Parts: sequence; C-alpha cells; structure tokens
Amino acid sequence: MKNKCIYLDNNATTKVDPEVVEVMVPYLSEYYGNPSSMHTFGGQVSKAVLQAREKVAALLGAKESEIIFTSGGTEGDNAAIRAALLAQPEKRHIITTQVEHPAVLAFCKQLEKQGYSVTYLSVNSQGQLDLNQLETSLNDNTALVSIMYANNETGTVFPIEEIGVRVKEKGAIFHVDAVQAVGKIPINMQTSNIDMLVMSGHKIHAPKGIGALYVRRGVRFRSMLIGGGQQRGRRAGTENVPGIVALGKAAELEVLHLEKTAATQEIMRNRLEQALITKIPNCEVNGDVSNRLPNTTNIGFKYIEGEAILLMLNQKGICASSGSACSSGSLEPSHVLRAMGLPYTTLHGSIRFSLCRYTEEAEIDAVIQVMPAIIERLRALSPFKSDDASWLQEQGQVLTHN
Ligand SMILES: Cc1ncc(COP(=O)(O)O)c(C=O)c1O
Ligand code: FES
Repeated sequence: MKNKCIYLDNNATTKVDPEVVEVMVPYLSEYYGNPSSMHTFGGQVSKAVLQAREKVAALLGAKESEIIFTSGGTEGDNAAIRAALLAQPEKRHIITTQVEHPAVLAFCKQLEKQGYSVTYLSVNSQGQLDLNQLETSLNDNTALVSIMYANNETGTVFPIEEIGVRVKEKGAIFHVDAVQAVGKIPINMQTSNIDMLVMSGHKIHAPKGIGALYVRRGVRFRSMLIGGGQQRGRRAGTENVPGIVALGKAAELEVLHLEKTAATQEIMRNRLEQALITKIPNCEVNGDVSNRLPNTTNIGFKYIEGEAILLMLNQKGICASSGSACSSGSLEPSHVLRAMGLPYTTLHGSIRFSLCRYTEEAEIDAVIQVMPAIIERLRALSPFKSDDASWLQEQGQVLTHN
C-alpha cells in the first residue's frame, strides 16, 4: 500500500526518515547481539548504543551520562514523576497544568488517589499560564513541578526558563515534557533550570516505541523498571537497540536541519493560517500566536464539528487532526481548548494542522484550495448558526464543558 496523502498531522506522529531506517536495519539483522554481553559481538552493539546516546545528548546540549533510553514519551513522563516523588518522600504536593498530555495528567490524577495533592495551573484564553499562580502555589511541600515545553494541540510554548527559576528557588524538582518541542525549537540543557526532560522518537522521524529521558547530573533518580542493571541501573531491561540507533540518527538529523526547517515550516504554516482565516468567515487561531511551535496551527471554525471537517479532508487525501491522537474518536472536546475557556461553538470546530520538514508548498496550496468549500458545505448543514445561548439551550445543547 503506497501512501500518498498530504500528511499534516506530524504532532501525532512523523514519518521515519529513510536515513534513520537505513542505519537501524543492520541492528535488526546482522548485529543482533546483546549490548550487555562480554563478547566482541555484543560489544559492537554496545558501542552503537553509546554513540546514539552521545547524539541524543548533543541535540539537548546534555552529557551522554544524563540520557536514559525509554520506550517513549509516556514512559519518560511516568518515570520522571515517580522518580521525583521517590527522591523526596516527605513532600506530597505536585504542580502541573490543566493542559498537559494524559501521560502527565492521568498519572497525576492517579497520584491524587494515593494521597498526593496536585495543583493544576489554569491557562487564559490564549493558552498562557499565569506565573503568579505558579508562585503562590509553590510551597515547601512541593516535590515536583511538571510543565510541558510546548502544547501538542495548540503548539503554545510555555516560558520554561522563567518557570524554572521560580521552581528552583523553592527547591522543587522541575520536570518538562518536551515531546513536542524537541526538534522543533532549540533546547539547551547547559543553560537550563530543567531537572528532567522527556522526548519521544516518533515525533522526530524515528520509529514509535523509543524515547529518551534526560536526568540532570546530581538529581536523584530511582528507576521505575526494576530488573537487570542496564543503563547504569536507571532503566532495567535489554535495550531496544534498533530503536536506540534510530533515535541517535534522528537526533543527529535534527541538529543538522532544525534551524533551517523550522524557519521554512513557519513560513508555510503562516501562509496556510493567513489564507484560511482570510478566505473563511468566523474562524480564528487558537493558542498563543506569539509563542508557538513553528510547525503547528490550531484553528477554530465556528458552528461545525471538527470531526466532520477531518472526514471531508480525509476524502481529499489530507490528514489533519482535532486535538490529540489518543482522544480522537471520543467526540469529547479537547481538554486543552476547554481549559482555555473557548466558546462551545469553537471548541467543537477546532482542527490542528502540523507540518514537518517534508511538507511541501504544493501541499499547503492544496489545503488552502479545498478548505473554504468544505467549511461552506458543512456550515450549510449545521444546526449551529450563532453563539446565542438561548438558541443553544433550546436545542438542548450543553453550553460549556468547564
Ligand atoms: C506532549 C506529549 N507528551 C507525551 C506524549 C506521549 O508520547 P509517546 O507517544 O511516545 O508515549 C505525546 C504524544 O502524543 C505528546 O504529544
Ligand atoms: S498519545 Fe499522542 S496525542 Fe495522546
């Protein structure tokens, strides 16, 4: 099956780069040794793992010894949060935000049931955090502050370093889910206050099921997986060598391409966004447009369902998304847009386009060409034609999801 779609859903996952495929294949065939083995055969493999670690460290401005390979973003987030709590058993308070990925949010909800208290910082209508709220929430009992670098749905980038200063003043551990930021904006751990940072391979043109967790030297870390002593005892289990080699290559390619491709993607993204909001009435960009990932746009088309737009785009061979991949299909409006307090009619009609270094101008042109007619057709069928609350109530609709 040859896939010829216009793929603008890169925040959900990315295509594996052919150069990445090429370097990983030998580790699925010839070099199948165990990196922990004493013999030379295993030794070759362990060397490849080390080189990959160095490449991932280089992408983050970190040291090789600060990188732990994981199975991806979810494991990294879970492991970081758990390690931070285990390192400070006397502290029982966590601060996070209402707009985190479920890998953090659902885990925090579970921790609440285990007796931890969790503060979920709110965001304003542009998706921005209030740093005063962070400051007033921080106390001596705060073990951990877990805040994402960039939001997967809107692309909003949080002022991570300003947040970090405040967190470190209070002596809490600062964990950052950077799954969407790595490879899209420069990140340098040398000049950062972040203690633990999480990235995932499949968002940067490596395969699914591989990721990395950065743990700053000196930060106490207890492994979530208990077993063999792999990865200096920080993550038990025989390493996913082909995945690790692939992640190393993907990281190397990001170092090479990041600056140039981010700039090109931003130009294309802006062109797409501008064209859509100019040609289509009653739509607006969601999120903080001045602090945003260069590849993401989330647009609310009032009075229609995002899923309907996606189905029609799909018929034209265009892949986009409404919010996050893991909750799509639920028809529940996004928790991120809800936290921003968007009106009901925008909440349901929001879709995300996310670009990557393979996105071409002609693909953007194609989307610009088909969208106005799609929206017009759906609006003609839609029962929602205004924000008038009494009208919505008459229709028996729920007004807000807050
Ligand atoms: C912000 C964020 N965190 C965590 C994850 C989970 O990563 P993974 O799919 O590698 O478990 C994702 C993936 O959608 C994400 O966007
Ligand atoms: S797991 Fe990817 S968006 Fe949720």
